[in-house]
Amino acid sequence: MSMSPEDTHLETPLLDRISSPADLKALSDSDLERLAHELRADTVAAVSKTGGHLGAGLGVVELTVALHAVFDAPRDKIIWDVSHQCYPHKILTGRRDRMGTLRQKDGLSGFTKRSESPYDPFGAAHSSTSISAALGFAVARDLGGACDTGHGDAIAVIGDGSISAGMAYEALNNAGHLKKRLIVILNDNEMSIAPPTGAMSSYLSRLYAEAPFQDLKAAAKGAVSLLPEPFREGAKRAKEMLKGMAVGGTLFEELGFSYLGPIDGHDLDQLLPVLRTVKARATGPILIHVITKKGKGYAPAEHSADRGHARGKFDMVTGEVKKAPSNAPSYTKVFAEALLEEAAVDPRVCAVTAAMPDGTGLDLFAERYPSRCFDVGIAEQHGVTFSAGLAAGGMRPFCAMYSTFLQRGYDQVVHDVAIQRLPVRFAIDRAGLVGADGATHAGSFDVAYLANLPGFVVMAAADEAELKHMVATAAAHDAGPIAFRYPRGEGEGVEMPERGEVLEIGKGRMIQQGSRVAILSFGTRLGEVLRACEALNARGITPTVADARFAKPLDREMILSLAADHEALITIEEGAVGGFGSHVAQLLADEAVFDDGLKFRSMVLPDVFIDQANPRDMYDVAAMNAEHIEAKVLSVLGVEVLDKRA
Ligand SMILES: Cc1ncc(C[n+]2csc(CCOP(=O)(O)OP(=O)(O)O)c2C)c(N)n1
Ligand SMILES: CC(=O)[C@@H](O)[C@H](O)COP(=O)(O)O
Ligand SMILES: [Mg+2]
Repeated sequence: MSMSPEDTHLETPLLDRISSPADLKALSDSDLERLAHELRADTVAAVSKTGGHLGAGLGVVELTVALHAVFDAPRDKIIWDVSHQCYPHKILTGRRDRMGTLRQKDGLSGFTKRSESPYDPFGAAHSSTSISAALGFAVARDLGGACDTGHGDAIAVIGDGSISAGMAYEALNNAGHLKKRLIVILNDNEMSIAPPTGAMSSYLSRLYAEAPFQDLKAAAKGAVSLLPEPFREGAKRAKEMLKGMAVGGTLFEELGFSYLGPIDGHDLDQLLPVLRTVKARATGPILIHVITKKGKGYAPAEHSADRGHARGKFDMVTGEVKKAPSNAPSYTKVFAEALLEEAAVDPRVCAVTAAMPDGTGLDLFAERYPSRCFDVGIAEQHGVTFSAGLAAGGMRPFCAMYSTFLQRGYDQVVHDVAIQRLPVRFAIDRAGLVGADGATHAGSFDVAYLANLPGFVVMAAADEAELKHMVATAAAHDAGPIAFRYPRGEGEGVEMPERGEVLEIGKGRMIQQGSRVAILSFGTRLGEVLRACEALNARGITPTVADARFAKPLDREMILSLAADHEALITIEEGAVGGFGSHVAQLLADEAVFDDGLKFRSMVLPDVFIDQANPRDMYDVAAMNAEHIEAKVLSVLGVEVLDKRA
């Protein structure tokens, strides 16, 4: 199906009757097929208005219908891996009327979220957690654990990209051993965000490559008719047929799972009987291998290189994204281009991404220097240690990851990189609050979790020119690990230097000289600080402003002189407590500066997970915009307080 202009005004008579999955039980199989058609159109319509993850949801429309028709959520726990594909599920589980609020302030989350609905038994947004969580539910069920929604089946739906992560194998390994009744659905669309890389992806393809799809479909249909008694004689044959014929024992079977498939995940004639049979007969762990197409049924998504992974608001008929014009390059692009410049003059510069080539800008690097660019798949832990190995082997690796995903590789950062003082360059994108993806994707913790590691250098760019300097600084730094962070979105529009300059390690820069109060900024809050200063100027207050550049090592000299020359010092950073401000406080305490009465304040993200909104609104919640900085200055100086939150 492609979306035609008529489809954009699609009537949804069946979907209009669905207020919960229980309503699906009354529908015939052919009605379910029509429902899937309506659900697909409804999903496209919803995302066109809000923006969000499109392609993955479109690929699981039939699977979502089939799961809710056959199983009994919320008693049965359907756990969507990553959960970027959960929009059709949200529509069928009583949230259709709120789809217009998706990913917005006070609206529906773009992911599954336990606090949002009893039909979301487990929250996700980082990948590869579903099998572990489902196994936990299965074991809790068998041990008699109490659960508000009762205990039924535990079903993990995991994509071929997400099953490339080590954690998924840890879970399969454990599940195969425990032998609990557990259902894993492998949604194989031969896509991650980019085309998948890696031997596992090739292996999955081989599971069905030998059987031409038409034959396979026919065979599966024939086999399904035999399925009512699958674990007796005749049904054993059906299972064999469903196994992809000539392939033989699969990896999953070796791990203790029964393997069913591959089946066509867009064909309800295959999905429904297979799921019904599994529900009726399964005893131990079962993996159902489902083949789908990312972006299915919506031509602009199906035909795009990322199969419509995520989109801003778009025109439903053309698929054209409505984009506001911008005056500055994105930080990601500045990083990517600066890295190309370093790679052009140094063949040791190489780059590592964990399944985010476009998101990190490394797609440019892969194009220009394919032999020096590595997409390791969703495998942050491996990506970090692989980078450590590259560094140990004499290369200059840039390990480019989003702050939130680097969390997954933390032990590797400590054990493989920091302890061995290996010069891995960490390019940390999406630092700070990111907006519509919400708390799961916020880059809140990296400064805290890196700056406490001996020998690490930790930088934050205040603007895009600074980012360029930091790329050059990182490239030149062979003494140990070094990280630089920068946010999602566009830069400040500052003038760009011709070449990145190598910064002196541990030296900040003065921005403006003032009196009474000094504001020491780390990262891109600097723009807000300067806006606050304009408002303060009107009140006759001129703060001193400095850009720290480094959270580690600190510019001790600059900080101690700011402390000595002002009655108050305020730090600000786009990170949680325990980061830059905490290190400054530690220095001031150690140097007995507080003994002399310095007033010190540290502006950090509050001790809560901030829900999705646009970044500005999120920083309002965090009380870290210009007006909050202004209020903080006034309060520390004992002038009238404008905002209670300061
Ligand atoms: C740990 C982690 N790393 C990276 C990502 C970014 N990410 C989100 S979806 C996705 C691709 C997932 O591919 P797959 O599981 O095959 O799902 P599909 O989109 O193909 O349905 C990636 C890399 C993530 N969410 N979590
Ligand atoms: C689901 C997921 O983890 C990614 O798709 C993420 O939403 C991408 O975010 P960016 O738009 O910041 O690349
Ligand atoms: Mg996939």
